[in-house]
Amino acid sequence: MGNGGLMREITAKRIVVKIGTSSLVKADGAVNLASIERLAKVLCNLKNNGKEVVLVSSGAIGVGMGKLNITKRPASIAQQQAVAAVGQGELIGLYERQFAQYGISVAQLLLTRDVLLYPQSNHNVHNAFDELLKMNVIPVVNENDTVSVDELDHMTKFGDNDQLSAIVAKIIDADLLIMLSDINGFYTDNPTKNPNAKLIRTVNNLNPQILGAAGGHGTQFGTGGMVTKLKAAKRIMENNQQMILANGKNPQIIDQILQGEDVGTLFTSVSEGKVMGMQ
Ligand SMILES: Nc1ncnc2c1ncn2[C@@H]1O[C@H](COP(=O)(O)OP(=O)(O)O)[C@@H](O)[C@H]1O
Ligand SMILES: N[C@@H](CCC(=O)OP(=O)(O)O)C(=O)O
Repeated sequence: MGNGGLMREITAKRIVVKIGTSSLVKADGAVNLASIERLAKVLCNLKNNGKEVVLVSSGAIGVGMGKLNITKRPASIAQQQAVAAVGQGELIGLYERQFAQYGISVAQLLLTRDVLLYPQSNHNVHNAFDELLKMNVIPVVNENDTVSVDELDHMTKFGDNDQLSAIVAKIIDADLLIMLSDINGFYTDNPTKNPNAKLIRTVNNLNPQILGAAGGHGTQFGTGGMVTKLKAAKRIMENNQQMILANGKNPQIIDQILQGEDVGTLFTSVSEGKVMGMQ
């Protein structure tokens, strides 16, 4: 149980789960297979219990670095593109094998920003998600890192998967975005640097004090950090959806979240009615 037995009222049928590189790749650069195995078990269980699940998974660059024995994140964009191409194939292979154990098929969706900015192709992406969910498949989404590069007149890059997961949540009209990271939630300051930082249970308003508490990322494999998680939360709250940021070390936390346990940080623009008990 989370914070002294407090419960949240979470009613979610259509769920986006975002998992960051820090939960998929260990500090020594090896793939965290145990984490992927546990994630597959939890998500397949949700699926078999009638939930609709979309997984937004980072890790193409991190997994690619491990496979190619590269210890330092490549600085050049071309190298990052190449490493991502290697890692993405490896990553989707891992998901495919793990989810197959529970009889669930996965689908790979690699998106670029320009595709979603253009109304017709945005509509087509929406249709693809709809059909996949009808087919009981779990779509696994990432940015198409091999081709999406910041160009002056052609907006292909989302930049980070935190915001991509919020964009996907909007496209499929999800009830909840569960963002799994390597930290228990959103703190008053970066807890890896400030031991006095306190976990914030609920954020209803992204005021300057909250925005000022967000620091950069913790590992060399990911790109987002807390700043991009708050940008994702902003998109979610503007769309009257909910997001919970929680620790993905043990993916069973997803079950706890859906049972209403007060774990992680809930971002919601609804200040009353949805959360039971004191905050
Ligand atoms: N206010 C904050 N609360 C929690 N974590 C923070 C905060 N500010 C900065 N961080 C850092 O953000 C990291 C999570 O972001 P990141 O490393 O990008 O994870 P992921 O790979 O899951 O996207 C934490 O490990 C922590 O070092
Ligand atoms: N698309 C990139 C991940 C970008 C990203 O936002 O990473 P993270 O901060 O770990 O969620 C990849 O797959 O390596």
